[in-house]
Amino acid sequence: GLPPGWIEKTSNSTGKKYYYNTQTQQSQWEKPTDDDVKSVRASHLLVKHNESRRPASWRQDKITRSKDEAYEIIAGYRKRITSGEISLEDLAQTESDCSSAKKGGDLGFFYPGQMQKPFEDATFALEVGELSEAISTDSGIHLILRTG
Ligand SMILES: N=C(N)NCCC[C@H](NC(=O)[C@@H]1CCC/C1=C/[C@H](COP(=O)(O)O)NC=O)C(N)=O
Repeated sequence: GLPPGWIEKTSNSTGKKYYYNTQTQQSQWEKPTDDDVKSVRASHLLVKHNESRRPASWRQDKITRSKDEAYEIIAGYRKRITSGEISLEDLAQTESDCSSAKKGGDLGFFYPGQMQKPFEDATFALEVGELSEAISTDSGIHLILRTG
């Protein structure tokens, strides 16, 4: 089979088979192999809010803060991380509303198509070691640190 997101198509003009990635919209003549599809590794700190798809976490049974409040909280965390006061991993341990908190927010390696699109796009746009701005998904507001 083909790596995730890739499909086989036939060129109208030449009748030749080519390969198209439905996520990245790239196309190529060569059959893609698994090592063609980049994977990335990231840690994140998630602050949920009352519009989150699952407004609950290990920290809080019912999350009632507003989306605006969540953005303010994330902005404060981002300042503390970029000033060097604390690492994202250490802050995620106690503050992240994701089950990855205990692992310092580490989500492991993932491929395109696994995470919600805004999170995936933000992560793939980061250099390794770079911290994102506040990113909003249906889960809540995230800070993302690309680690691999
Ligand atoms: N492959 C790995 N490690 N796990 C599968 C992740 C599934 C993926 N999850 C997300 O996209 C959210 C946003 C980025 C991280 C993430 C974590 C969510 C956030 O918490 P929730 O909204 O679910 O309560 N908790 C776990 O899934 C999805 N397609 O829903």
